[in-house]
Amino acid sequence: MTLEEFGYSAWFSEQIDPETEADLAVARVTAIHKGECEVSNGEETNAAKMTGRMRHQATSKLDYPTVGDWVLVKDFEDEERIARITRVLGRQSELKRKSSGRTTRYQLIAANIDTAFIMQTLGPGYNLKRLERYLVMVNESGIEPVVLLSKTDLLKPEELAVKMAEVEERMPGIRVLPFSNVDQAGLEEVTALFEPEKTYCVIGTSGVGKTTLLNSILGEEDFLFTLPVRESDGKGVHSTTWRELITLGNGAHVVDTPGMRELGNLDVNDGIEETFDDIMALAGACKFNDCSHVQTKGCAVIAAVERGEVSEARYNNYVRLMKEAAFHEQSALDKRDHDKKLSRFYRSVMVEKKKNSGKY
Ligand SMILES: Nc1nc2c(ncn2[C@@H]2O[C@H](COP(=O)(O)OP(=O)(O)OP(=O)(O)O)[C@@H](O)[C@H]2O)c(=O)[nH]1
Ligand SMILES: [Zn+2]
Repeated sequence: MTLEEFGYSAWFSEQIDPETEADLAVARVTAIHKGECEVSNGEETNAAKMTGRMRHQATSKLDYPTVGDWVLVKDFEDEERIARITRVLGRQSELKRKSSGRTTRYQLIAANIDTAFIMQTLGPGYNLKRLERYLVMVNESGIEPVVLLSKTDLLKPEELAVKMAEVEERMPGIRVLPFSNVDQAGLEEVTALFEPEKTYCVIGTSGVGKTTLLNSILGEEDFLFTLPVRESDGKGVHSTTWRELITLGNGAHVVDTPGMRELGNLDVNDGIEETFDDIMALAGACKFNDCSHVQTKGCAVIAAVERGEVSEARYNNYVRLMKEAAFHEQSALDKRDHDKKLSRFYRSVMVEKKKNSGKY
């Protein structure tokens, strides 16, 4: 795959200084593990680290390389040294999440995504407000949003028409496509939206059908791992590489990182805070900053329930939803932990192979 097929364009190459940077390799960040990056030029993949200089010059984590970034790399081909990233080229888009907490900080999820598919189920869990929040986030990122309404098979045609009209009215000018992974209605239209050389992400709450869609587009291929086989004899040297930037069979690229997945789950929390804004306002007066509002000690929320200012039913509802959200968050973290272990394992396999065979 050429750099262009990987999404590289004049927009990026024009940023390179021909005097001082011409000898550096251009590569794209395909994964990040514990601050170490995996970078690829479309043909070859290597581990890379930021130079100390770059780390010092960074004013925030937003300056660090992220998945999807185009970077300039020293010693990309040098087998003796770990490749070093000297600079992140200016981004066409940055997908960021506002981290919750008192002060607004941003967490960078991915860079240089062309189009974000925001997926929302039409079945149980359908939530227009949440869809709007995702849309705001994507718009703020400089990424083109497309709304995918999944699980149309759960609706009667007239119900679908009502929901489509509702969504289109709330989101004028945004492309909205209904589809089903089950009866495959609209699936061809959705698949056709993934164009070669472009980079995509799929955002949505857990369970809306993201994995099912990606797998059906990928067909037989295992979409988390790629297993290049040595061409000369067609066997051996399985350099197994952990990818968070996946290239589909048709040449389109998809960012699928733990951070991207978490966008769906953590969002459950934001929704709760919005729904229970009265309780959130009271929480500021709790004695402890990390008060979970289930123990009486210094809790302003419980005090308000006792005074009858917040109904007991509403309070119980809040606690129940918080517990569910905590459960979702925990399973997302567990999954990430699992992913990390796997990635460590595959990295060690890769390093072994590299030692044994020189090039792969
Ligand atoms: N009825 C119906 N069910 C679907 C459809 N697509 C997926 N499902 C089911 O919904 C469940 C969740 O699907 P996933 O693809 O794992 O959802 P996801 O968005 O990837 O969820 P996470 O991996 O948790 O982020 C599975 O049981 C699927 O079989 C659909 O079009 N219609
Ligand atoms: Zn409290």
